[in-house]
Amino acid sequence: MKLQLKNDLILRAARGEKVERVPVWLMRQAGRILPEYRAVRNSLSGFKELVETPELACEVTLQPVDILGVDAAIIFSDILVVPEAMGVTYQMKKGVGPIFETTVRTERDAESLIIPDPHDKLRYVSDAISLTKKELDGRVPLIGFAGAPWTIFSYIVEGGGSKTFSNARKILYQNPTLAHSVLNKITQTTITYLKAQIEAGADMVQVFDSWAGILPKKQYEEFALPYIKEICDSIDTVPKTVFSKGAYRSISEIAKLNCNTVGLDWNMDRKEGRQLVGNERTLQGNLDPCTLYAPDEVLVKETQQMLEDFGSQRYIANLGHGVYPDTNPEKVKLFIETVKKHQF
Ligand SMILES: Cc1c2[nH]c(c1CCC(=O)O)Cc1[nH]c(c(CCC(=O)O)c1C)Cc1[nH]c(c(CCC(=O)O)c1C)Cc1[nH]c(c(C)c1CCC(=O)O)C2
Repeated sequence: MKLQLKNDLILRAARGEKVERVPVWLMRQAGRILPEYRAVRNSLSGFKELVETPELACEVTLQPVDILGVDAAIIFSDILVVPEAMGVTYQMKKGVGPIFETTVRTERDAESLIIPDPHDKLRYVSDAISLTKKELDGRVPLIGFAGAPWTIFSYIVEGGGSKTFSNARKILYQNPTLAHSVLNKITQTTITYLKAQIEAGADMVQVFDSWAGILPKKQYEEFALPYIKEICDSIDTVPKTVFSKGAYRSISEIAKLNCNTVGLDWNMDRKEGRQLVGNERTLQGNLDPCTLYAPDEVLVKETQQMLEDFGSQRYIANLGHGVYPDTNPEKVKLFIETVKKHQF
């Protein structure tokens, strides 16, 4: 039974329907900034226990809705659950980030990657989504997500985070066939995974291509964009957002994808972004996350400027990337309140 949403602003904005005010949420709003999150997190053995226990994932997903008043929840999980389900396991090290036990750099590594059934290997995510939908009781929509194939590829080739991802980028030059075969496997997994999230109740989905910006335009359009296109073309039941951080040169190509919303980071000029994307897509973004360190007056002024630049329709207010972990939640509340109160 489909429950009626009490607040569906973000879904309407994504579809280009009229909204009475601009919806607002923050990338990485679940976890990272709230003391209530840290309390749950510190009581556990680690990040993975939180991700893999639906009751706990549900609890921290709801926190920003209850405490911050955002117009959408995003399921608490991580983009790295996908490579893990494919057979490349990771550990989340405090203060370091993800570390993979193996890397994917040879044909043999690529062949050993499995395309899992998400109903089996990623069942804990679907369960967390169903439970969260129940607990949300229609208050706001729930966003499902996955990493874009290029970003996942970067992590599993590199074996963790990196400043340059030069091992991942090296393969694009030395063995493009291998790169395509790995990207293809990640794509097939991501499609069934996002479909399982939607089946479980996700009201919209976002694809995070966090490392899009390290590729030259030509490579972005060969190794990243076609796989995002395949994902977008395979999903037609809920609104889709594509956030390719730093892909400035390819924004008009991204806008041609079968998606509803295009995410912009803070370096993208807003007017130019709108011009390149056109009026058939919704824009999401793009306040510099560091604006949340500014004095209140500056934060309010910058937020208001952003709203005026983007306008009241076909727009979802957000930061230009995830909220930084040391951000004061009071500043986040002020940001949200400023969006909600704004009169155009
Ligand atoms: C690149 C990427 C990752 N994960 C993600 C991305 C894409 C978005 C982006 O670019 O920021 C996406 C992500 N990760 C997490 C979410 C949860 C939902 C949300 O609040 O948006 C989402 C959407 C939880 C998390 N994922 C992680 C944490 C912190 C872990 C902890 O509590 O110890 C959280 C709350 C860990 C993580 N996960 C990842 C890294 C590099 C790290 C370590 C550094 C960091 O904290 O961001 C990979």
